[in-house]
Amino acid sequence: MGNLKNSGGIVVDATVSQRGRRDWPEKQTEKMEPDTSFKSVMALALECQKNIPEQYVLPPLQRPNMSLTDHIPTSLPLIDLSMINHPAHRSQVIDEVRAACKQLGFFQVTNHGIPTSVMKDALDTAEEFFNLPSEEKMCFASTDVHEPVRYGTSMNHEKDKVLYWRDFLKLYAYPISEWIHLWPSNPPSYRERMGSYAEAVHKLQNQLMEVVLESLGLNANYLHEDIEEGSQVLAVNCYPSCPEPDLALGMPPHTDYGTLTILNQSHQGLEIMDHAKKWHSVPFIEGALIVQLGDQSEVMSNGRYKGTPHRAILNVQKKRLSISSLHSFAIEKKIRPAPELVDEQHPVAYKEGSFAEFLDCIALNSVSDVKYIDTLRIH
Ligand SMILES: O=C(O)CCC(=O)C(=O)O
Ligand SMILES: [Fe+2]
Repeated sequence: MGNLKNSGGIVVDATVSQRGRRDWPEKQTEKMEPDTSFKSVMALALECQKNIPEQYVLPPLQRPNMSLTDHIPTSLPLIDLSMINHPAHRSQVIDEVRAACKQLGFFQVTNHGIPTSVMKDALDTAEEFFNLPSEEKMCFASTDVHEPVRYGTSMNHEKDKVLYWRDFLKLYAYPISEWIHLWPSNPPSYRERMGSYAEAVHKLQNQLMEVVLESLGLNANYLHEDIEEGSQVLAVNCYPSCPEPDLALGMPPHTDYGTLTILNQSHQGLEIMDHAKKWHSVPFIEGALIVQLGDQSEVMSNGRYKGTPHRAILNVQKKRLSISSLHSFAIEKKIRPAPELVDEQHPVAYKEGSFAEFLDCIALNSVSDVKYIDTLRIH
């Protein structure tokens, strides 16, 4: 995955954790001045009816239609979780999860216990927030990845050669009682709707992690407390319709840094990359949620599973909303391969390291395009 381009923002964005904040490196960026570099993509989309600004145009080889994409929909794993707690059928769910994790590190789930209405309400309230006038959203604007509530867009930093067609709101979400009062209070239903979704998805991640662990042959309670008390960050993404979707991306290829990500989307637009570096469009399935493994699962499994590379493509007609619930270990927790998964045939493939150490390292060396997983992999 070393060749995947990863914008500076993305590496750090996907990784913000509420735990151990005081240990974080010095702030590198200050609160954004509303009238300088910031322009939301929502505002831009209204102005640009035919063409996108130059800065959003990707070099030819990085454009979505130029890279090897499977335009014929492939059947991607869809797992029915209704039997997850059924003693006689749980092992079948575990087998399906194991197969999906080995193949792509990706699957969709149905009968996951989160009502479709809760999923939809969260997407609707997310959309209402992005539809607010600029001034309302700007109160949350910041380029500081330490902010527990942060509104942003692809920033016009000098180092960022290409910008991405996305506005976002990052929300620290666990434990919810600590953070929810900082979330937007407009639209008035925001906290209640997004909060219900966040809590439901947190429960689901606990259940899914147990299945993932069992699928690796580990005890379902392996690192139980660290997993339950880890971090949850919601990345609420808004991709306005784009007049030239073949030239730009909503989000560049990346892997999420945590253990797993659960994604709720309003329309199709996510693509995942397989081991042969071929892109697959993920179909939209009403009521289903998308599950993707992150870098920390790769390390914990000693490379048996890999973080899923993914990107977000754009649509000429439709605006797309997505909510990624990014789950990870606490920032200061040192991650290492499970000892049970290390033997002569499988020597330790990753160094021990916490995400806090990684952040310190990139701050110290002023680099932003290094990936967490690449700093841990033993080649
Ligand atoms: O919107 C999507 O489908 C992808 C979002 C994503 O990758 C992220 O928030 O990390
Ligand atoms: Fe992601």
